This record gives sequence, structure tokens and C-alpha cells, in this order.
Amino acid sequence: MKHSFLFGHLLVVRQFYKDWASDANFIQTFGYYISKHWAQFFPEERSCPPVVYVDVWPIATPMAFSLEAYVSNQIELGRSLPKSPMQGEFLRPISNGKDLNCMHGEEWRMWRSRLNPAFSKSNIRSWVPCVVEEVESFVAVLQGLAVENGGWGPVFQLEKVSGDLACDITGRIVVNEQFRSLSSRPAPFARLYRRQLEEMEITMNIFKLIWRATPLFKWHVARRRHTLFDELRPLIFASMDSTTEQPCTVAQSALKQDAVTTIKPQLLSCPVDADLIEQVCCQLMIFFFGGEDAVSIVIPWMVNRSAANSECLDKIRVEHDAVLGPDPSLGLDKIRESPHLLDSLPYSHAVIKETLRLNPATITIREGQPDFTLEIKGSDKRWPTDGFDLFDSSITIHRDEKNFSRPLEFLPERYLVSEGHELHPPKNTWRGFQLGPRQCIGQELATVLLKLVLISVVRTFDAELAWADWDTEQERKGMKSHPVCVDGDRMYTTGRATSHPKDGAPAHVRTRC
Ligand code: HEM
Repeated sequence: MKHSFLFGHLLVVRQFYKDWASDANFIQTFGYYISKHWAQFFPEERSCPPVVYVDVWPIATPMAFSLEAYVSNQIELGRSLPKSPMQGEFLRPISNGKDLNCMHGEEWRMWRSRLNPAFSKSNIRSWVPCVVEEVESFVAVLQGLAVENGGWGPVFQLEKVSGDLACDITGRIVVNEQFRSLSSRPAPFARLYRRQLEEMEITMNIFKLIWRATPLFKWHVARRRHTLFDELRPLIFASMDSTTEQPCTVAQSALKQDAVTTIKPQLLSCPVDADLIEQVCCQLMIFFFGGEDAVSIVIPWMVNRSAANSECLDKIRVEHDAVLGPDPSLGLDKIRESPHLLDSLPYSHAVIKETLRLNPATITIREGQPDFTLEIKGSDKRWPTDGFDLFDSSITIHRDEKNFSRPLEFLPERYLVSEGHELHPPKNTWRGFQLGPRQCIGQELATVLLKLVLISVVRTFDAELAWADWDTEQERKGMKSHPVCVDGDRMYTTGRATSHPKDGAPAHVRTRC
């Protein structure tokens, strides 16, 4: 790839923004962009290189994008590489970079084994009635947005409503508290948390980089983080006071091994305990972030993909009628009474997996090491990683014909056919929740949540993204809309670090007759 002595690969980065979209999410989509245009950037090659090295110094650490499953598997399934320091820096406003997602080595292992029980299938199952309660608030919001006469209701940003749902569900599991983000009076924690999210970005803007390096910025961010922890602390104590054995909150799981299940606020005059609670606060914050960050884009993609595929919607409805009975208004009640019915929805599960295949919500980043090199097919030399942040371009792997036949088609059936069928994906290629020891700890919760969304929405409402309504609304507010399409779709991934749907995924809903 053409390298400039002065600018490194920054000119290629500029080209990406020009060709894709000026507000496209670079780290999430650059690998896929290269895989589509490799012949232009690597004219001397006969196929797309499995790893693309990008020199973006001094804006960021040089990057290496893995575009092949067998390379990514060396990064995730082999040796446990540390997370990139960039992630710790990014998460500083909420967790000071001291959370499960940023840790590695022994420290990570210790916290992961403490926290795993709270996210186990059996524990998440026992939370289902509470999760259903939060999903009912989500349905109430949609009902308020669907007009009486059967027409489409007003346009709203689906990302925001989905993120609020994720935050409220996380609040239940983490400290058993109702945050009411979906109501007009959210709890103070929910409001503060949302404000703090605004401080988080990975930027290539030089002025912002300088401002973010100043002690004043760091002080401001730390002060707000402490305010957030001040809200969280009493909730942790209240959750510890709870006498019931099940379900177990994440806070209880985090503190159990320290035998401080009876910890009381007055004990906090002891600095060791205060330090421990501070560590737990940092850990709990990553669950609010991890859940909301992914769910707020996965729900819009799920709506976008299924709305474009009426056959898929019909199949979901048939499955829900068969398992939950013909009356859609009783679907959530059925699950509340019998959570195990969630295991009897294979097609709905496949829809979730297929959504995450075509549109993975997050990207894996690891720090390259001097003694960690990559084995590349057809090359007698191992490829270096030292000095690079390693990116697993899951979207490229998921859309590669070698791994998934008819890769650009939305085909949930591929997860339902048996091995040997043309559509059956090979082992270790689907990485919607990532593979290996660092795979998503919240995947059981996420799957329950997404199934409940399908149960409560698909038979009750029509839902779709509403770009024409959005443009009209913007014009009414005096703002000119500049429609941009990526791959022929107005919906694409933006965001200054993590993935966000374009314009917050404007959508509308109507009640089904
Ligand atoms: C559809 C929803 C979700 C998707 C697609 C998703 C995806 C992922 C992926 C791909 C990773 C691996 C990241 C890496 O390799 O660096 C991950 C890690 C993680 N996720 Fe999720 N996630 C989802 C929901 C959740 C939820 C609901 C929670 C918690 C409430 C959560 C908490 C975490 C945490 C803490 C990690 C880091 C785990 C570790 O490093 O040990 N996620 N997630």
C-alpha cells in the first residue's frame, strides 16, 4: 500500500473517508473497505493480503487489520495478548481503564472468574422476569410512538431507545436497581452516565488530542467519574444487603470471594474496603458500557435486516405462534412464567446470529508483541505484530465467501442446517461475540434480551428505518439533510470510536392489525 515519507498512510485513511462516508467509523470498517478495494491499494498482489498494516503515526499507534479467520484465530484463540492501551484510555471516563475489558494476565483471570457466575446461563435465567419487566417499558414506548389509526407513527431514534433498554436491564442484573431510562424521570445514575459517555471518543483530531492530554481535561473527567461512583456505591451496598440467594447480582458476584457479603457502609472508613469498592465500581461500569454500546446498534440492525426480508418476519411469527401461543399480547407473560421457552426459538436465535454476522457490533483490538508473530499461508516468513495494534476485522471475515456462502444474503437458515450443507458455516468463523477466552461475558444476557425484543415487537408492530421521515423532520428544524449511502444503504456504522448507527437509526413503528 502506497506509503508517504511524510504522511505514512494518512492519505489512504483520507481516501477511505472520501469513498465510504465522511462520518464512517474508521476502526470498525476500514478492514472491510480494503478487502473490497484491495486491487487498487495492492496492485502488485494477486489476492487481498490477509493482514493490512496501516501507518497512522503520530495520530495513533500503527494498526494491523486481520482480514482472514485463520489469522484472527491466532490472535484470539492462541496466546492471550494484552488489550490495546488505547482501550484503557478510551474507557477512562467511566472506569479509569481498570475494568475487565481492559485488564489482562492474572488480574483479568481473577476478575473474570469472579464475575462469570453472575453471567452464567442459570443465573441469567433467574433474572428473566425482571428483564421482561424492562422490555415491557420498551414496548410501552413503542406503543406511544405508534399512532391510533394504523398509520406509521412519528420518526424517533431507535438507537437511543435501545440503549436505554440495555442500560435499564444492566441496572437490574448489576445492582438490582430500576434506572427508568425509558421513562421521563430517569434515575440520577442513568442521567450522569449518559453525560459521561459524551466525554468518550477515539479521535484523530490533533487539537482534541492535545486538549485531552491536558491535566485540566483529566481532572474534569475524573471528577465526573467520582460523582458517578458516588451514585453507584449505595446501590452496591443495598444489593449486598439483599437476603435472597438467587438471582445473584454482578455486584454480589464481584464481592463474594472477599467474604464481605455483609459489608456495610460504615466499614468503609477502612481504606482497604474503600479501595475494593472502588475496584468493583470500575468493574460494574464496563457492564453498563458493554451492554448499551452493542445492544443500541444491534437492535437497529436487526430491525433493518428483518424489515427488508418479509419471509424472515413470517418465519419468526410462525415460530412465536407455535411456541408462545397465538395471542402476541401474552408472549412476554409466557416467558415470565416459563423462561426455558427461550430455548425453543431456534429461528429467532438464528436471526440474531445472522444480524451479528452481517453487522458485528464491536471490534477486537489487541496489542502486538515483540515475540508474537503471525503465520501466513504461502509465506515462509512470519509477519510481525510488535508496535502495532491488532484489529480483527470480523465484518470482513463474516462477509467472505470462503467462510459463509452467499455472504451478502441475510440467511438465518445457515445456522439451522446440518454440517455438510452448503450453507453450514465452518468452525471458528462466526465471531459475533468473539471466540476464545476473551469472548463476550454478557452473551447469554444479550441473547435473552434480543429474543425478548423479537417476541415483543415482531407480532405486535411493523417497524422499519424511516429515512424519508427523518429528512423531512430535519428540514422542518431548518437543517439540511445530506443523504449518504454506503453499500446502497442509508444505514451504516458511524461513531468516533465504538459503533453507532447513522443518525441514531431513525425509525417509525405502527401497530399490526
Ligand atoms: C448483542 C450484544 C453484544 C455483543 C454483540 C457483544 C460483543 C462482544 C464482543 C465481540 C466482545 C469481545 C471484545 C474483544 O475481543 O475485545 C465482548 C466483550 C465483552 N462484553 Fe459484550 N457484547 C454484547 C453484549 C454485552 C452485554 C449485555 C454485556 C454486559 C452486560 C457485555 C459485556 C462485555 C464485557 C465486559 C466484555 C469484555 C470481556 C473480557 O474481556 O473478559 N456485552 N462483547
